[in-house]
This record gives sequence, structure tokens and C-alpha cells, in this order.
Amino acid sequence: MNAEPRAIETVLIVGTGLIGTSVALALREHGVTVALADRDPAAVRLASELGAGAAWSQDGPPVDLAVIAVPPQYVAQWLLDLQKTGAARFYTDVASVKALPIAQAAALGCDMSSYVAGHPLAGRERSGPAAARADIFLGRPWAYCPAPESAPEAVAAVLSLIDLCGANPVPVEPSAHDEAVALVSHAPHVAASAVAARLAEASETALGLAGPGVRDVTRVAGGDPRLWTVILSGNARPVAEVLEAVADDLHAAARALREVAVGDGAQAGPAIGEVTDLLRRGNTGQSRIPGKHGGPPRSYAVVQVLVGDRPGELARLFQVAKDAGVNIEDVRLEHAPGLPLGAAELSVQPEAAEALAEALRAHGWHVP
Ligand SMILES: NC(=O)C1=CN([C@@H]2O[C@H](COP(=O)(O)OP(=O)(O)OC[C@H]3O[C@@H](n4cnc5c(N)ncnc54)[C@H](O)[C@@H]3O)[C@@H](O)[C@H]2O)C=CC1
Ligand SMILES: O=C(O)C(=O)Cc1ccc(O)cc1
Repeated sequence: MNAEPRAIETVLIVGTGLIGTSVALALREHGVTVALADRDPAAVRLASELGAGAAWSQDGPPVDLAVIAVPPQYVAQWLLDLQKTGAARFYTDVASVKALPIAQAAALGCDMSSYVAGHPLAGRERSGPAAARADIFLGRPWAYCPAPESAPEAVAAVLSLIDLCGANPVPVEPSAHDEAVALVSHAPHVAASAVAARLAEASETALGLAGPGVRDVTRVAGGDPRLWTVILSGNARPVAEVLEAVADDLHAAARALREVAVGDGAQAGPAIGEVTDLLRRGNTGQSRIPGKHGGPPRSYAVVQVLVGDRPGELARLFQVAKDAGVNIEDVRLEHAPGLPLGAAELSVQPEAAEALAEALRAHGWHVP
């Protein structure tokens, strides 16, 4: 399908939580008129106060595009209800699973020519409109599923939405989408939860020693368990297959380490080789994850700088980087437990690292 992005001027967002409100905020930045609906009136009010648009009036003229941003199990029913009243010319959704809502929509008798399913691969581990941000889709993949029966104008409207949100459109077949996200999103979520669950009864000593590694590995485990239960049940077989493979690797590593533990640690023997092999395969897999804006993986240089826990410290730090002409690609903050300071880790292009370190030192920052 060679549909070009096409302007959409009016959009209805159903479900003004994290994703719906983030889409609305991104569209508002481009002057799109946005109507908001949610079963929770407080969510509409908050989204509206945040500048995401105005409460939807069902009597208004049809909008160009309705974006259904509710949990996956409600997508098909909303599509049917909206189509019955002619609420929009075209329809899409953002649910994290694709085959099931599409099959449910077809089974309910929805008009499949005006609906093109979608899924932005961007989000946060927080829910609700208060966590929404206009920029979460920038440079991120946005899967969409054109079907043989999709009207080219419907595909164009969805491409326009993706374009206005600053994301990269990725056309994909629904079942291929579900297999892919089982590997890159859904199984990792369960694995993160399994690691984080070990911390539920961790001692204060252990928690006080937590560093960036455990934070990275468990970040997504902060997600909403009810939403994730629906996502995982909607993609059960593909996720189970990935988890079984991960569990095999974990069992093998645990068995090998048991063998090492009963032997002499210094003379680990052949068993440890299995663990080394897993670590090496991990290096390979990790290095294949594309960079921030897609494309080949990029390695950034990391400049560490100590920052005091005072208002405005980070703003000052970013100003120094800006004045030095250095673009900060990513930033991570590590708080030292019990101390009024922390370390900021600034990821920059390798060729800019020295200039940034010098500029920071010249302004009195401690760069180790
Ligand atoms: N959380 C994330 O990072 C991502 C989530 N998604 C998908 O986006 C969709 C929304 O998720 P979030 O925004 O994270 O959730 P959320 O919990 O922040 O927002 C969902 C909103 O939908 C409303 N809602 C629930 N059932 C409804 C119904 N039957 N009718 C009308 N409104 C209803 C809720 O009141 C809430 O305001 C889900 O389908 C999810 O799979 C997609 C990409 C990322
Ligand atoms: O927080 C992250 O890094 C995510 O990857 C969030 C996310 C959650 C659910 C999705 O369907 C897509 C993306």
C-alpha cells in the first residue's frame, strides 16, 4: 500500500489515560482539534486541564479519525459503537496486542475498511493522564496493520496520525506483530516482574546496595498489573514460548552454578562454561537492539558528573552542555543512599564527551 501521510484536522480520543492523552497532547501541538472521551469523567477532566482537548460531544459532526486508547478487551466494542453512530470517518486503536482485537472486531461485524489497527511501541510504566507527555512517541516505532480490505484513505489517516506524533510507521501483519512484541515487550515485562518480585522481601541492606543494573532490569515491572494481565492473556501462546526459552536458560545457569557451588569455586570446571555462553549470547542479543531513533545500535560515551540535591542543579548542568554545543542523548540519575548528592550519567556522542567533561569542570562540576 503506497498511501502518503495526509492531514487530519479533527480527532476523537477514546480512553484519556497515559497513551490516549499523550497522543492528544502531540496532536494539539500541531493544531489538531481533539475531542476526549473516557468512561471515567475525572480522566477526561484532567486530560482537558492538561491541554489535551475538550470533552467529546456525541452530537458533533464526525471527526476525521477516532483513536481508541482503552485496554485491549474493550477495543472492538468501542469500534462497533462508534461506527454505529458514524462518530468518525476512520478508526484506529493503540492496543498492545493486535490479532485478538482485530478478530473480535470482525466477529462483531465492524466495518473493517475504515479501521486500521495500530500500536505505538512507546510508553511508560505509569498510567493515567497525569503521566502523559506529548514527546513519548518521538522516533519510536508505531506498528500498524493495513488489511486487504482497508480503504487507502483509512491507511493514510493513520499514517498522518503517526507522522504528527513524530513516530516511525512500521506496517506489520497482526500475528507477526504479536510474535514480535512477545519477544521485545511482553516476555521482557514478565521477566522484569520476576526479578522485581524477588525484591518484595529484600532486606534494607540489599535494597541500599541497589545500583543502576537492577533499576534497568526492573523498570517496566512498575506497570499496571491489571492492564498487563489483559495484554499477556491476549498474546498468551507467543509469550509462553519466549518465557519457556528464557526459563530453560535460567534453569541451565542455576544448575551450572549449583555444580560450581558444591565444587571448589576457584576451580569452576566445565559447568561454568554454560553460564559464560549465556552471558556471551546476552551480549550478542543486547547489541542488536536498535538505537533511540531506530537504525543501527549506537554506542554513546557516558560522562559522569556529581550533582547536589538542590533545586535547579540539572537545569544548570543542561545549560552548560547547551553552551558547549553538546547534545545530551540520554540521562540517568543515580542517588547515593543517605547522601544529599547523586551521580548524573550523561550519554553523548563519543566525539563530544571530552568537550562536555571540560566544560563541566570549568563551571565547577566534579567530573571523575
Ligand atoms: N502503557 C503503555 O506503556 C502502553 C499501552 N498501550 C496500550 O494503550 C492502551 C491504553 O493503555 P494506557 O494508556 O497505558 O492505560 P491507562 O490506564 O493509562 O488508560 C486507560 C484509560 O482507558 C479508560 N477506560 C478503560 N476502560 C474503558 C472503557 N471500556 N471505555 C472507556 N474508557 C475506558 C480508563 O478510564 C483510562 O483512563 C491499552 O490498550 C494498552 O495496551 C500501548 C503502548 C504503550
Ligand atoms: O516503558 C517501556 O520501555 C515500554 O516499552 C512501554 C510499553 C508498554 C507497552 C507497550 O505495548 C509498548 C511499550
